[in-house]
Amino acid sequence: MITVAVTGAGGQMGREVLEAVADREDMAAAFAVNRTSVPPIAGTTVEDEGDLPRLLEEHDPDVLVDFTVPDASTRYVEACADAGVAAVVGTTGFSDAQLELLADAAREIPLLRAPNFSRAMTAFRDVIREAVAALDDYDIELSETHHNRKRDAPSGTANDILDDIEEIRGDFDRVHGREGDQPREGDEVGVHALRAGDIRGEHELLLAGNHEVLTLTHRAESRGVFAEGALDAADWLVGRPAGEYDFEDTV
Ligand SMILES: NC(=O)C1=CN([C@@H]2O[C@H](COP(=O)(O)OP(=O)(O)OC[C@H]3O[C@@H](n4cnc5c(N)ncnc54)[C@H](OP(=O)(O)O)[C@@H]3O)[C@@H](O)[C@H]2O)C=CC1
Ligand SMILES: O=C(O)C1=N[C@H](C(=O)O)C[C@H](O)C1
Repeated sequence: MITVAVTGAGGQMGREVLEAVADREDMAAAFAVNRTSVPPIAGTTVEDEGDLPRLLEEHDPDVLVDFTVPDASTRYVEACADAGVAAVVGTTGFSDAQLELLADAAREIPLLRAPNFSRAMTAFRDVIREAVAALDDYDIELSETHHNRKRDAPSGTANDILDDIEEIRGDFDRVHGREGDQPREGDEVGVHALRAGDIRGEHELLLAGNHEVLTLTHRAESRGVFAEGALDAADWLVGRPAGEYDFEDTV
């Protein structure tokens, strides 16, 4: 039985993770914490996030799963490093300085961080890499659409897709939206972030050239997709040596 600690338990993803843990026979919730007080979720009492170091020591969970905000995630992962507990992080929007702190922590514990735990996302990124390599002179635009409460833009997934494209095409300008007299330049990728309603997460890459258009789209239809992927990643991570891993390592 894998015991799972959940941070950000009162958030949209934290709730999904606790519900997904309750649905799995191979996992049990060790404890859950949140910044503000919330009632029990999926039968687990939610404790104060300030108690995390003590709770890690007392319960010694196999793994902690975190979907919160970069500041909090960094603190939580540092607490995991102190306690020797593996961590799976789905939070997006980290600064370079925060990523360095996470890398430091990963010298002590196995740490798996990914901006998108949907199972089809790995295949989607493979298809994108193939299309971008094959259509090397086509214009590219990337758009992502999320719910109206999302804080970071562009999404973590969009940033990873842009990095994938850069590995194939070399350096280009990332043009975030367009306004006024701003025709497209050759070496650029337009990046567009849409926020509306409760859209779970859509990413679309458009390639155009030679009088034709190719669009590739991934659409997550439920947050459960991300929660289940994060728990599959947690299952894979437990028992691994210290180091930084990503979701693609698990497939
Ligand atoms: N990797 C993936 O597959 C996915 C990643 N994400 C990412 O996960 C993250 C969370 O998303 P989501 O659940 O939708 O967000 P929510 O806003 O619903 O939840 C955020 C959580 O973080 C907590 N929080 C906010 N600020 C602080 C703080 N300063 N200190 C401590 N805790 C804090 C909130 O606590 P409180 O309740 O007290 O406000 C809440 O528990 C985002 O970065 C998002 O991009 C989302 C979906 C999938
Ligand atoms: O905030 C969200 O909701 C999501 N964020 C992730 C990201 O920033 O890439 C992944 C997913 O699309 C949902």
